Amino acid sequence: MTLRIYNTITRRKEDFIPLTSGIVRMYVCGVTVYDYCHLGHARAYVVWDMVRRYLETKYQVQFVQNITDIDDKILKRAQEQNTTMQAIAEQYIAAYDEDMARLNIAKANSYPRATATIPEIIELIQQLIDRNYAYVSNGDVYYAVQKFPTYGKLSGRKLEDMQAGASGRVDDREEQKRYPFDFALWKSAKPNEPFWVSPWGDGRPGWHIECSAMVRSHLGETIDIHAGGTDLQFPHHENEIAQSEAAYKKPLANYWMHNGFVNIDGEKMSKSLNNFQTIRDLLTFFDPMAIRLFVLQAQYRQPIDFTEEAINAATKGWETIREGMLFASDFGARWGWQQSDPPLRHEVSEAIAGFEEAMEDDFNTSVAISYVFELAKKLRAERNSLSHTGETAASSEALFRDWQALSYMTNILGFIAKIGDRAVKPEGLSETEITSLIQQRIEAKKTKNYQEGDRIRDYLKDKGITLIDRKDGTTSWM
Ligand SMILES: Nc1ncnc2c1ncn2[C@@H]1O[C@H](COP(=O)(O)OP(=O)(O)OP(=O)(O)O)[C@@H](O)[C@H]1O
Ligand SMILES: [Zn+2]
Repeated sequence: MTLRIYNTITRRKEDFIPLTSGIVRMYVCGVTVYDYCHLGHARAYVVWDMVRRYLETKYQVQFVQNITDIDDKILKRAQEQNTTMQAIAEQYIAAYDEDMARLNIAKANSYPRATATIPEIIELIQQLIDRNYAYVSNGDVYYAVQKFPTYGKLSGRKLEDMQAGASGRVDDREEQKRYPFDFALWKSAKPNEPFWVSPWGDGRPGWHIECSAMVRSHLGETIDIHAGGTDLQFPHHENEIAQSEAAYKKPLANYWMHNGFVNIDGEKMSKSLNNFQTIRDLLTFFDPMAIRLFVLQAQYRQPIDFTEEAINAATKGWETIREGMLFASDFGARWGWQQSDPPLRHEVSEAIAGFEEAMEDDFNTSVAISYVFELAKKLRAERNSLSHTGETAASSEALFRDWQALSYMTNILGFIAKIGDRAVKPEGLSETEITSLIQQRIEAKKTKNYQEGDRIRDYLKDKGITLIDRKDGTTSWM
């Protein structure tokens, strides 16, 4: 079997052949750290984690994911909260690490930060100026997109068409540019903003250049896989290609992969639309592995609609998988199973063959998970039969093989089952939990996230708790 990957740049599935035999160099665009991550971010990073885990069954994977810790949005948040850009970045990097650990997302080999890559960024910009792809304008530096003949090759956009559709588009640096679609590589410092010294004056890097510089310094001039959300195809990845390929005269990446969105009411879940559910809020209500299953039930390029019913269904599904995964710890001792055995591929069973075939087809987890369910349900039936009759239908050897096959697959999908998790189902909520949920609802309403506010209210109602919003803005409960 050969792994086939849908490559955005060629718009078709292709056999995956790494540049260096046995090694995969993979770069994923990371978050801009100015707020908590939402379910859309969870999807992106769960998906790339799954891709990496599957690749690791065949290759050594070098996985790099950047952190954008300098950006207009971070500066704005720092000003609003009367603190520094660095303090905001540190706060949300810590929150990111915490959220992703709960979702069992493995750590990248490195997380380069934009602010720690300034010398490499300056060097790359200088190279682009020297080669006549970039120009200095009043302390800023811009990339001249018309100089790069294949600009638009990733997203399929043509400059002529973009121009026709872009009348009236202006930003505060527009006059500095020679051409409207030129983009900033370096931005001159405004008063009270953090800055770095450069040959073009004090300033800071634009967003796109950081990834070009980091890919090169951490993985090389051409890498195997470059990944991110669909919204990054244009302009972010298009601009990365223009920068890196103009400087190094080599393809930036051989395979471009993009994950579909989590939508809510047909729109992308995003901070700017205020329709988001933060990961940490969701985790007050749902098991992290149910969120993981919710994400992986869809093939990674397809959109997913967020609804509470869908997450509830994933919660039920996860319970089935978890019980299957815990079969060995519950019953294995009676047959002398060594649970400490690593989840091996063991012998190729029909289930594993089906699972792998689906994964080789552009990581079709939607189909792959059906094999996980098949085994989990089989083990559940045996569990029932054990508790009713003390006997199983299959032999202990056959059950062990099924359990190992299930472990092999769930390991690739990044599921973990802990015995203790079953106990996390309190019948009632404690007063502290209620107060904390009320506080979360107040915060949600403050940011006009009424949907989230209503959800918390409904959740409490389900638990028999009614909220009373008082005129003075406080909320009591009964
Ligand atoms: N709703 C979503 N569904 C899937 N992926 C998403 C979604 N929102 C953001 N992403 C992805 O998460 C990654 C990190 O994005 P980034 O930090 O730039 O978020 P953002 O675009 O600022 O978030 P927002 O869209 O909420 O403002 C990107 O690869 C982006 O494509
Ligand atoms: Zn990037």
